[in-house]
Amino acid sequence: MRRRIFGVETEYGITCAPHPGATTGVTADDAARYLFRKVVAWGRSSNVFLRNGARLYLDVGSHPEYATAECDDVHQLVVNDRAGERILDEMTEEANELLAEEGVPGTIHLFKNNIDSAGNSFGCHENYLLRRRRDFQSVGETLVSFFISRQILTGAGHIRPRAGGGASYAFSQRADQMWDAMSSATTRSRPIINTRDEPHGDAEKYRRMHVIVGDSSVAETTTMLKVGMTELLLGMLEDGVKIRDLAMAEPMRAIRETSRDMTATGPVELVDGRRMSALDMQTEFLDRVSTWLDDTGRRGELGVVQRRVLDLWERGLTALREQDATGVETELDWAIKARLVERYRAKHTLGLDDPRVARLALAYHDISPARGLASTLAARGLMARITDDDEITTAVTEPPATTRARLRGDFVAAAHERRRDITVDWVHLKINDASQSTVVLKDPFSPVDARVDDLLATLRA
Ligand SMILES: Nc1ncnc2c1ncn2[C@@H]1O[C@H](COP(=O)(O)OP(=O)(O)OP(=O)(O)O)[C@@H](O)[C@H]1O
Ligand SMILES: [Mg+2]
Repeated sequence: MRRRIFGVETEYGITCAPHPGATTGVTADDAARYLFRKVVAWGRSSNVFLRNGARLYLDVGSHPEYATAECDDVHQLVVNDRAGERILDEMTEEANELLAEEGVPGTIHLFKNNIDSAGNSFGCHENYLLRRRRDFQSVGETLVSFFISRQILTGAGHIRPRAGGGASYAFSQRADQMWDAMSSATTRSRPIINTRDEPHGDAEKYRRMHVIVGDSSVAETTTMLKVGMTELLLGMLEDGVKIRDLAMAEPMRAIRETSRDMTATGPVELVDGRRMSALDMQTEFLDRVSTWLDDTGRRGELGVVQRRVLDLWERGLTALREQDATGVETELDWAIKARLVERYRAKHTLGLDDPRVARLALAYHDISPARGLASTLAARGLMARITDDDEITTAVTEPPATTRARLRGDFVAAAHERRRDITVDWVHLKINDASQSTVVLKDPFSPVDARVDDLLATLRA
């Protein structure tokens, strides 16, 4: 398979919970400022690039955001995404120490989810490098159908309040928050695919597809599947396989109905007048990818993780078809969380809309190994992992070695060591001195560049 560049941006939810019997008066905005105090001290900004090549910043609306460096391998991406959690968790611990020092009776929590208690939504965006072509619009319709139906596998699970009281379990936190299929605006219309043309690379050759629709994933295997199945589909489409018959007639209606239908078998109307369920649609996508892999002899080229992606894709669909999640209950977020919630409810005889159940579901997304549930679930064998802690520790300070991130990471590290003032973004590396030396990195695939060697020599001189 051709190499592809991808990266994931995660916006985190933040709150400062008062200690029992206390009130803190620490708003989410204040909490975010505590969180970023150290970053601002060394980076002189709340928008920085790190020595592992990632971007860490505080956007408007006080949602800390971490954008992984460019990866070219799904396993590497999962490791880098987890490294982001680790970095933010360490920042949270430091911020909580600050609160304690200042006598503020509260604890800051960071959540890897997509909706807060006030109903505000925040995102987890996927970025995929595409080779530029004229007919993106026609591929776009197919991709929209893929992303809408994908939630039955990669949704984070959502306890959805019902209008007249009570609650029901849905696949996705994000589905109700999307307003458009494809558009160039992110916040105003919140499209599934953002078409703003910002390739972060050679614009003649590349396009960056910015996918807004996914839920944030807690389980590593869910992140793996989400990005891995998309990588395989894009590989097939770029190889020239055409899919014209799966375009949805009303994507925005379909995304909501699909999220709420845990049987995954409800009919979705297609442009050509047929009706098809999300389950059948995903089965169709998987079949076509499998056929393409066999017809082109590419199956033999797949790595271990890509094979695991295909296997989990298949098992996820089987679980839905048989309405028995046992086969994926440690791998797919919606199933892991449903099991957790159901056991708790049975033990304490609680309704799905009980606030204690809501707290438990929220703790699933708390990134703290101490306060969140993910690390406990993993330790008990209730949540699968594909990385080990040492890999994550390395990725906290080391950039991916196979992409442009390597150049950026080395540059940032050298500048920190020498306390030099620099300006960095995805494509630019600049030294802020009389020389104003700047290098433009238009090739996201390349981890080597003689011009950057010169910049590093200048920094270290
Ligand atoms: N050429 C590329 N192709 C695909 N992904 C890329 C490319 N260059 C960078 N990326 C990835 O795209 C993401 C960009 O994150 P960033 O938050 O800066 O996104 P943005 O959408 O441009 O900005 P904003 O969030 O401010 O709207 C990162 O995860 C990065 O690894
Ligand atoms: Mg971003």
